[in-house]
Amino acid sequence: MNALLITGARLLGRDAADILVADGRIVEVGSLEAPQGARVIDADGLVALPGLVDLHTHLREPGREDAETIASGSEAAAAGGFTAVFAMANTSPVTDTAEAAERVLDLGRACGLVDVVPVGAVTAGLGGERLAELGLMARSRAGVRVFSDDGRCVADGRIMRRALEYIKPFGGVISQHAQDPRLADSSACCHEGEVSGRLGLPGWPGVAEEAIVARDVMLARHTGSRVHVAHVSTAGTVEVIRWAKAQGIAVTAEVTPHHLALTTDLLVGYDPVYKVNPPLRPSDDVEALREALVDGTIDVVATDHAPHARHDKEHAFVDAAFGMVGLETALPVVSELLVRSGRLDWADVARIMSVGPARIGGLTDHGRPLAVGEPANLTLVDPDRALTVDAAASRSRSRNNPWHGRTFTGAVHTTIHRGRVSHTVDATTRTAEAEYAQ
Ligand SMILES: NC(=O)N[C@@H](CC(=O)O)C(=O)O
Ligand SMILES: [Zn+2]
Ligand SMILES: [Zn+2]
Repeated sequence: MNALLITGARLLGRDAADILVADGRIVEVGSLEAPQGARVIDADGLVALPGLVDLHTHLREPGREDAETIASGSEAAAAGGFTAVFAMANTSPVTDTAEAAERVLDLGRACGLVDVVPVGAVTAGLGGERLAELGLMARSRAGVRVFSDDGRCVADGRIMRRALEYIKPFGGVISQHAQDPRLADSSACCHEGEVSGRLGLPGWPGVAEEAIVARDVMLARHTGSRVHVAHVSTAGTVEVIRWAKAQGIAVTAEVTPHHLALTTDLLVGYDPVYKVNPPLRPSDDVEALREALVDGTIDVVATDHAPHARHDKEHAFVDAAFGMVGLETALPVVSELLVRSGRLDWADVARIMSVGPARIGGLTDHGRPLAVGEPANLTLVDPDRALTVDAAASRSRSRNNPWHGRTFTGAVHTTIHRGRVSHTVDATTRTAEAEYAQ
């Protein structure tokens, strides 16, 4: 029997227990004996969470395999505790057809470390003018439910309205990169304020995000369809979302670990590792984002893992690519910033990093309780392990890591994807895993 026994894990809402996994499912939870031939993972002191789900990942394949591949990104995801990642559509070619979406799905399955769930583009070629094959992507084997032109904003209100109407019957959602291109064009790279003035960098005002979010929640109300706000970065956006939710509008939102932890002042050294879209904001915005995550106005944490090759990133600040990697550090940042400070507990982490993103993205095999009969997608977290980030040791192909050299307490110990160990820091388990895979 292909069995795996996890012993003594801390489960949410109950005492420590053993979890028996076989044939991809949880078959027993309680005080258990290891069946003959079963692999055993000692999870004493570890917290068992439902496998993490990332609603916002850039895997770069096809087209930019120098920065990341579905294989390298899957390894980084598994190391970060993820069992499913939504792969953004801004690849080359763009994921704007059923065939393109199925290809991403199949490449993910061939790696088999994490469910790679394709996001479909809203408009053909991310051009912003003509709707992509939304229905065909939804009805394809990939079963696309999340649509986004991420990297670009769906700026035309009429296109946004049509897209929302189109995806409503099959329960889709539009994830919006909220950036009014007239208020913040593609050169805008620093929060507009005192720092951008001092550094002489083109400003990206918060209102460029807030104005689009305000429009989109009204379009969601008008159409009765679902909008999701990608990488929320300002206090003003939080206010709009809070208001919209109070009206019963179907809006959800995500925040990235970097917008929860890093501020505009980091740009003073002009280090392009801190160049990201939307830009890092002042501490008042950062605190508003933390509060919004704690009170549920912001539903989930998503990484916006955005790998870039050195030849695109290591330039003068204004010329460098936007984006930073984040799959391997998301859980440690959340642990350090929000759990150790007492603002969230591990049940909240399950909600914001697994249950919430699975629900928003329409996944039924993830974000489930760790109970008998459920798919065995789970993450064992060591709440006391200190992790010092080394960009060079990343599984990602890219090195644009803003956390290099920082130490976080709380790290992923083992990731189990569909009943198999997709990552572990435990050397004995790792040997067993090699045999287990045979
Ligand atoms: N976040 C970024 O700075 N960059 C993303 C695009 C995006 O998420 O808007 C990328 O694709 O590199
Ligand atoms: Zn974006
Ligand atoms: Zn993105």
